[in-house]
Amino acid sequence: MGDAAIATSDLTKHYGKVAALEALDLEVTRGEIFGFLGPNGSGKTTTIRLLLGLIRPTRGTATVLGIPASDVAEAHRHLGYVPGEVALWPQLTGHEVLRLLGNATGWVDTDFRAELVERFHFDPSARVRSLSKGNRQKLALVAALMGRPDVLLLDEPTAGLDPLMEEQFQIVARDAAARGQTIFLSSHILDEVQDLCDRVGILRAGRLVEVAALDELRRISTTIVEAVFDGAPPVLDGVPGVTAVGPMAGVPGGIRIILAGEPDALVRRLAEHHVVRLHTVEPSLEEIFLTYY
Ligand SMILES: Nc1ncnc2c1ncn2[C@@H]1O[C@H](COP(=O)(O)OP(=O)(O)OP(=O)(O)O)[C@@H](O)[C@H]1O
Repeated sequence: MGDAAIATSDLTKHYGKVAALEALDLEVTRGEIFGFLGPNGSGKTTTIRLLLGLIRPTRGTATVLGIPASDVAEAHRHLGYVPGEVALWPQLTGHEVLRLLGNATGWVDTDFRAELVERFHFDPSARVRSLSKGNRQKLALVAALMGRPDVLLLDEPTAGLDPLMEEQFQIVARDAAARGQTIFLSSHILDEVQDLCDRVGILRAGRLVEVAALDELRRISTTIVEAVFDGAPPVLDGVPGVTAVGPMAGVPGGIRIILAGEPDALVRRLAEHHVVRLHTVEPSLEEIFLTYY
């Protein structure tokens, strides 16, 4: 059955004339945190729903731990899921929802469930209908995580969470991956993916345009280096990797350098002068992402 936690081959979903997903070939390794990035309408939710067996593909196949996604009863024994739109029984309390979903999936680590409720500052006594979007999201996260499933399919899981809760999510996600659980995380919040994922796939209009390790993405992209000198800045003509140099507005002796690839040659050159301040700005995934569009 191989090492793949998730594997798709030619996975395609058409809605009439709309190609929501076109010929997706993807493999996600066990224990990996995989970021699935794309703008609205690019096919992220469609992919997750195909993996869950909630919809049938027009063509192609999807497996979870080697189990066909269409074998829902078997595949879901290994799956946890946070939908993009959390819809739960409005009249039940958080407690009741967790108990119900726990019974449905079988095994629940109750200590871990309590820990999650605590971590996310979730009040399980409130009724679902009274919960804010963020609190419904927390409930869905606790429900998905509490059984420690082998594979977690999370559709924009931190939408509606404040930054502190997002941080808690990152801690929990890293823990899960360290235990060997696999996380498939769709997002258009690029920063979240940047901190968390090993690899990312970039989806555009239903097609996967790139799969890359984050390191790799950074390597092919540019870095901005700002340096301030005691005296006149050096001339950087011909330094390998330097693609542009300009003054830093309002900072005497300051220059802004656009660097592609390794900084080694530039650093050596700068070190021949008296550097009083040095600042590098890594491109955000958003900037990298935009270069694909
Ligand atoms: N049930 C459906 N019937 C018709 N078209 C659909 C259906 N579900 C999705 N689509 C279309 O398929 C495309 C992909 O939608 P999908 O929801 O997968 O995108 P997404 O990347 O998850 O977007 P978002 O970030 O907005 O959730 C869109 O053009 C959407 O309008």
